[in-house]
Amino acid sequence: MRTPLTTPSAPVIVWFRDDLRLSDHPALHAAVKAGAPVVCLYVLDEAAGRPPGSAARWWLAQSLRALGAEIATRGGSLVLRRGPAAKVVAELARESGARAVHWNGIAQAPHQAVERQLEAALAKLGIDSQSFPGDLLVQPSAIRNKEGRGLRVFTPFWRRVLSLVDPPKPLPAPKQLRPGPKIASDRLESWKLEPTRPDWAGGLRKTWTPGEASARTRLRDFLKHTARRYVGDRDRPDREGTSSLSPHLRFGELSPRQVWHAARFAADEDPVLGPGIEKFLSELGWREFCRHLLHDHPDLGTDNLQTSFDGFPWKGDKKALAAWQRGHTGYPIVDAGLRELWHTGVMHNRVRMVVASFLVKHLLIDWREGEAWFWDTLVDADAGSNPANWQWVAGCGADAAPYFRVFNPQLQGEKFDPDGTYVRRWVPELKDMPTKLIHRPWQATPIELASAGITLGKTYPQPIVDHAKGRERALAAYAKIRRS
Ligand SMILES: Cc1cc2nc3c(=O)[nH]c(=O)nc-3n(C[C@H](O)[C@H](O)[C@H](O)COP(=O)(O)OP(=O)(O)OC[C@H]3O[C@@H](n4cnc5c(N)ncnc54)[C@H](O)[C@@H]3O)c2cc1C
Repeated sequence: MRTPLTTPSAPVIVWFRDDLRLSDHPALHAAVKAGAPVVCLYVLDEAAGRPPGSAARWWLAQSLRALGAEIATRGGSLVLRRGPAAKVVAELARESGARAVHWNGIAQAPHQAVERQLEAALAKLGIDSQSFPGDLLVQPSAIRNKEGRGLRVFTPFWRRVLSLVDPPKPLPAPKQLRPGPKIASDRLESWKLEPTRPDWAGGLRKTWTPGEASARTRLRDFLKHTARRYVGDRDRPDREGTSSLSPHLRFGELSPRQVWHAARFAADEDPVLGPGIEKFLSELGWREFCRHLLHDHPDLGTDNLQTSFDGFPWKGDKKALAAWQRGHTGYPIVDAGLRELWHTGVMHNRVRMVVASFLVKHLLIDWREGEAWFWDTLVDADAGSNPANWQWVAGCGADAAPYFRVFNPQLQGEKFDPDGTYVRRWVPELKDMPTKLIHRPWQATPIELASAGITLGKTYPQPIVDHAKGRERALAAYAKIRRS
């Protein structure tokens, strides 16, 4: 056992995780308040929790760069290390003679296991450890039913969140960081988070600027310009009707309580924003709901929440899966969504629901296949929201859409992309199609197709499954598990 160092020069290590920001960072705030030199540390630990997919790795690299630059402007530096986090953090604490290690908790079983290991390792070294709440509006322990379990229906869940007091006010970013001892850091490039050969990240670079500063700008712009139209536009993939904050929230470049307070403040200042803000906050509530579900069901990404689905007769159709992944299904709204995803690392929420429904219902492909594809290609891929939403669409999740509700992709397109603007943007081979046919090119006459420059089956695919037949097949499969 080592005697703890309590000299004024003994630093506090702030272990950054899914909270790549300086403002409203309780662990950092407390370290700075203690007047200690601060060592800012990020550990790439791919064994703790689900390893990020390719698009999220790209985001992580940009976000760490942005964080490092913000820390540097305040006189500090960001130390990068790789390996099992509990071991790496404890070793660094010993090496640097740290008096304490601070972090913001992540309410997910594998991360909590690492936190417990670290606490034990630090205790052995006589080094203090402090965990702060950070990634949720309300801790899961605060929302339990009579049996002590989490809620599985969104509306009562959200009512309970709203009935609790407002989350604490966000904390300011430190103006200055007292630098800690000089500590060797990995080079970010050595982690190979970004693609090189081939470099497929051009579309991501064009679409996004990761980092806290950009997250704050997006939030401000959303509240100023978009929130007033949110109720009417949020389901329209052809419009910029939502906040695009999801990857920033995923990496903690903004905390949910910063979003909460900024949104509430905006609505107080301008009551016209009220309905839009309430709806927007309830979407933030879905993020919270999904994370609480993951807390209570660590196997959310692999196991059906409703076990009646365990015997579901999924089809392992590799060819159909590949057509779906590449956006070659012959259904324009589905193809547009999957191509938007490939190019930008996100997909509009309405279209996520349509493509997910198409995969699990029309193609009878296991939701886990779609979830895995999203996990690899989404910059906002989230261990709670992704599987929870897939299970919701498939009908096997919490508060799930009933399995018998099968989206008709043509009607969804006509309703939510009425002029075909979204489809024309992402499926350029259909750009000259008349609007009335853009969501159903298979019904166009040979003359209409020829004048739009389309040869079905060559320049654009025929539908890989007929909607009515696909629907019937899905309902028959559903009937099987209901019978059993
Ligand atoms: C099959 C499927 C998979 C999904 N996977 C993810 C995922 O991996 N990560 C992710 O963040 N979202 C996921 N979503 C939810 C949703 O599509 C995105 O959060 C939303 O499109 C992000 O856009 P936005 O930031 O403009 O949202 P806004 O409409 O501006 O909403 C504000 C915030 O609320 C949260 N939010 C909104 N809708 C949902 C929702 N249904 N579930 C959970 N949180 C929500 C997000 O954090 C979002 O940034 C998924 C939805 C579906 C149907």
